[in-house]
Amino acid sequence: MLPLRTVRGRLLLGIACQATAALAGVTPFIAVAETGRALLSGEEWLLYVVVGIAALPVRVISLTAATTLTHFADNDLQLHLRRELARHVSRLPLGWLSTRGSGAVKQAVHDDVGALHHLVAHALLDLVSALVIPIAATVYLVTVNPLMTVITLVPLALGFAFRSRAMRNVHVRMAEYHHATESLNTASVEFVHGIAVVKTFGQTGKGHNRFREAARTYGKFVSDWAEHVTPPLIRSQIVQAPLVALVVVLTAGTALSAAGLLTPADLVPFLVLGTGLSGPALAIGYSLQELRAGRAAADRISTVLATPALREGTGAAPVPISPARVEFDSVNFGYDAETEVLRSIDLVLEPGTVTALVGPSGAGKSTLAGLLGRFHDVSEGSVRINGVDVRDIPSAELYRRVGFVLQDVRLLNTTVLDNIRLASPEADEAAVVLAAKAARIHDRITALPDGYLTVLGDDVHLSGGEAQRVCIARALLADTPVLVLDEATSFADAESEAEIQEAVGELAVGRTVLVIAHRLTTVREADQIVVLEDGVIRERGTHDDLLAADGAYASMWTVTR
Ligand SMILES: Nc1ncnc2c1ncn2[C@@H]1O[C@H](COP(=O)(O)OP(=O)(O)OP(=O)(O)O)[C@@H](O)[C@H]1O
Repeated sequence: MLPLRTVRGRLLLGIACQATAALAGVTPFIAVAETGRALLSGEEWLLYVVVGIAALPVRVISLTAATTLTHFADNDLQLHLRRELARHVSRLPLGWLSTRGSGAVKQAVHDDVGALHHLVAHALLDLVSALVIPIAATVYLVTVNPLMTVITLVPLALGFAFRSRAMRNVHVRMAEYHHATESLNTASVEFVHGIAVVKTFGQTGKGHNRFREAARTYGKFVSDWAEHVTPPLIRSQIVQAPLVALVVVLTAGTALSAAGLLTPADLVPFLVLGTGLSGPALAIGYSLQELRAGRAAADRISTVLATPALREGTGAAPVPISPARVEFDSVNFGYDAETEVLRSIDLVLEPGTVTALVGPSGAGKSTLAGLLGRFHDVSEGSVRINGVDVRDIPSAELYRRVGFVLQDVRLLNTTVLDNIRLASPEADEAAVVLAAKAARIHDRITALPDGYLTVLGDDVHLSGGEAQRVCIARALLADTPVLVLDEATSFADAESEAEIQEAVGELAVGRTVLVIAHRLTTVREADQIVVLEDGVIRERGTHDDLLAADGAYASMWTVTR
């Protein structure tokens, strides 16, 4: 387990202390048993009492040391992992983050690192105790009387046999359980989301059916499993009960004594220790379960840490900021080795021009535009700004040159002011207001309860179109010479659409713009239109050129009109 390596030394020391504590925990019981044997055989017993009492502080000290060591190790591990994950995730391609979503990052950085706490600080130590205590007790009992030890262990062995029968095919069952739970979750969410629609159309019965079916499947699975698991588990609990152990020890002990195979004095250790073996032995199962959960969390963290990071540009070749000329040179790209999403893309965006990318859904428009901001790196070829490969430009420098206004608008849970100056935190309020005015959002902001200082997200929500204009204001303020614009596919209303178009017009002035156009009506004025189909450029030219060519663009245009 990769993440545990950093604290291995302290963990091993903690395990050694816990083993000492476990031995010191068994010692008083052995001392009591030995005192009993000595008293019955008329031998010296004081030493056993002294050893039994001396074991107590040893146990307290080593237990404290073990817990302290593992908690310190856990603390350092969590800090180390969280720093490492934060550092690594910040170097991962933006595309990885948007595909995996913040959920996966939160799972690794928060939940999985938290789950390791249990593994590092507790589960390992619990397992050590669960193993050392019964082993030490058994070794001692063997020295007293091997035959009687075997008989004492019979109920324990039977219990494990029943338990392993109950757990047979547990992996298959767990997979079925997850499947049934997932279906139930999905059906519940659909059911709740669909209530309004279902009711509107008077189809209440139908809407319930899927949910009812999922609940029935889940219920049947749980009762089948319980039916299969419960009898062997109950049998195992019965045979491992301390009372059963006591009966076995007394009966076997009496029989062996009568047969001359066990002295009455030697029965004492079995009465003291033999009846308490099942508790710690049962804990082994629980500890192993905890270890498995911790291991799964560690594996997920390792997977995130093993995701290849983007190579950070060295900045060896300085890139003049403006004007910016962008070149896609023989670019090939695939999200995986099997499928190529973009092939042989050669494209130049001249400074101060607008290039519109059009094409059917899935043609690769967003992928191509994303390469400019290193959402992913090209598989072959290069993307250059003013002659310098984007992979050689340090990311902070790159994002001073390339700005994005994407469809998937993300506003932070902070003030409107800070949202607008996200990319340029040093900007003063006057500059922010200027950008907001140009983005046609100033009036809406001043109408908010605290104007520019209104915190977005809790009680105040902007409409999709308004949020988009806040992003345009942000891009205006960032003032990057290159801009990637993912045109919104849907607008709340015609007024909002007109305002967004005006704001975009302001934004495009003097910049090198690449616009992912979803509606042809908005690309007419573009300096260059690029038709992408199936990852290759089919046509390019101005609106008039392409209409005259009477190809794919011309037929798309005819369909739209
Ligand atoms: N993160 C990803 N991982 C794997 N495949 C992806 C990923 N993103 C997109 N694809 C695939 O790459 C191809 C191009 O997708 P892309 O989103 O670039 O097309 P698009 O032209 O922008 O489509 P749309 O107009 O619907 O947004 C599609 O086949 C898509 O399924």
